[in-house]
Amino acid sequence: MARQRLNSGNAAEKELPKVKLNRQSLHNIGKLLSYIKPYRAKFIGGLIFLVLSSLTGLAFPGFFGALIDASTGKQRYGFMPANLTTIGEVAIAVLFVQAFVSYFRITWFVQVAEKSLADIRRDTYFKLITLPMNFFSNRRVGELNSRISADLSQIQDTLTTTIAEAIRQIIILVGGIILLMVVSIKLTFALLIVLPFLIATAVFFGKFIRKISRQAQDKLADSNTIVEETLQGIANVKAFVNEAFEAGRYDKNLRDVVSLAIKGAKYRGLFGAFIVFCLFGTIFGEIWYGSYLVSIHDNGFTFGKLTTFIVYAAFISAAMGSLPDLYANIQKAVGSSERVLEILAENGEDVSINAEENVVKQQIKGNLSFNNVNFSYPSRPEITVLKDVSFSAAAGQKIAIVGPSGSGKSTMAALILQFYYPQDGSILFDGKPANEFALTDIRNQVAIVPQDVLLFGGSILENIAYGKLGSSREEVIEAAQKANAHSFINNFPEGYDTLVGERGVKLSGGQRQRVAIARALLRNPAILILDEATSSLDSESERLVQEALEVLMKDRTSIIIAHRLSTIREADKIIVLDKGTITEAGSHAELMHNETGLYRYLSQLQLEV
Ligand SMILES: Nc1ncnc2c1ncn2[C@@H]1O[C@H](COP(=O)(O)OP(=O)(O)OP(=O)(O)O)[C@@H](O)[C@H]1O
Repeated sequence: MARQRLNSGNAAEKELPKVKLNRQSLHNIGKLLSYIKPYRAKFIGGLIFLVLSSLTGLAFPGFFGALIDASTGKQRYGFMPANLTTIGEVAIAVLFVQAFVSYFRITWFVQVAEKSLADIRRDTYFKLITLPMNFFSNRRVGELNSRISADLSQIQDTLTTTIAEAIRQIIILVGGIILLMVVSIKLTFALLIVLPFLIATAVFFGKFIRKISRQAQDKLADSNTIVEETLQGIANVKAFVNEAFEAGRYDKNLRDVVSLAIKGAKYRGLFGAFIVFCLFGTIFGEIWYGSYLVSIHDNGFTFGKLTTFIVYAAFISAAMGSLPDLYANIQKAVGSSERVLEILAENGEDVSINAEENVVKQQIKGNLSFNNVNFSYPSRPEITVLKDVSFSAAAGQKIAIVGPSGSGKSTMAALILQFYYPQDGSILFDGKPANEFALTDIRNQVAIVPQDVLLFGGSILENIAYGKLGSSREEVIEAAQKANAHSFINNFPEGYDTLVGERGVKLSGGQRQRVAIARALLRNPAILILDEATSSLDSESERLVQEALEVLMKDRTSIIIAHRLSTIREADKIIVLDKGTITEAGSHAELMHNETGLYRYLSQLQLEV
């Protein structure tokens, strides 16, 4: 069911788009329904119970009529004596059966929906994290995340309630109309001519009102964004003395919210008046005409019959009224299924969901070479980011890559990690093309210490152990000692169990880097990529980080993306990248000899700072 929260100010609760139901979309939803297969026995049981509970529900208006007629000594149905006790007993027995089947239908449907949804969520999540990087660079991750969770919730709602509700209402509608005809054909026709028209108007009106309240909600969300933005950037607001401007912006937005809400209220009032006059008027008209029929004694239309008729009429109106909403929900679920299926159909990377299958099968010693690599990001094929890049690093060498911002240094790291593949040329590990290795073999033996180290919400211990899952506490501590991180970690009251991230301590840039170095040490990679932090650390932190890096780089091939040239003087080779082309390569001394070279120019610039 659509859960509308009025004026919650939450823009994320946007309505999901609806999709036309056609053969293709039903075929798609069929594919997703295959997730129900393992639980089909319960699903079918639930469906049978659903039909049973709907049919037993239809018996009650009949009981009401029979009871009322029995109270005046008339027998309503041939098979049921005009005896209040007997009718009461039968009704209670039916009620018991209905309660029993309702319990099982609800619990079984929820069980099937929850279990199959968990399977869909699991598959979608796994597919998502194994999708190639290109998928993510084309999409905003936050948007993707909220979209998928909204889509999955919609499918869940549909599986748990909408389908069952739609089936129930259809049974009530069809069964109710048949039973109404049995009671009085005349009254039924009168009702069926007026009711659909009234309900269609009510549904249309309701939709229109919802649209207005959604607009008001969006506007309110906009004003919340203003508050959020200004509070986050409060220093800017104050520094530019823009308080009055922001207050004006907020005030204008609020006024829009109020005028939209008032517009909505007017239509809601009209809607209420319409319901009171037309819908209740129709019901009253039916009762009026029915009472007239009862008053003519010789036509057999009893007071009991009239009661039965009224309750069936109420059932039918409720069923008719709920069907458009249910249909819209199913349309939304079909749209959601299509989007989820789209993700499930994407080609993931060759990584297994079983950790055991991802163990290293082929060792890499650490020789790395780029042969005439040309590369453009798939999302921007018109721009060649790397042009004819060739270099080689023997196992254990330190290679530094320097160059202006945007020259393609991080792109080279991404290519080594096989996040993307060159369009031309090749990348070789130990002389063999990358595609001769399993993807996981390469990533397992290449580690990266990035510029911005991302720590997860867990403990420091867990964060370091992320480098090699399953490592012992001793191994983690040993790695932290080598990474110059042990003493600062021990200074926290909870030591290695200190939580980092939102609810724990915030680590400084230098501390985070050392945690990342410990993580990389634990991994013990053959090839190491260091993306040097651009933000300068204070000299003590820098010394600690630098020392830790020296330990980490020992005896392995290291590719250092350098921003501060002072740290890479000792590198075996320095590659200078400019606009995606290697313009110079050599040792520090060799490059400094090239008086017109970019390296010498950049070094001198940094010395002057
Ligand atoms: N995911 C991406 N999709 C499309 N283009 C990208 C992507 N990532 C980077 N680029 C582009 O590729 C070029 C090289 O970027 P890269 O990040 O490799 O440069 P860099 O030398 O590492 O820069 P910096 O020193 O600022 O980190 C830039 O023009 C950048 O805009």
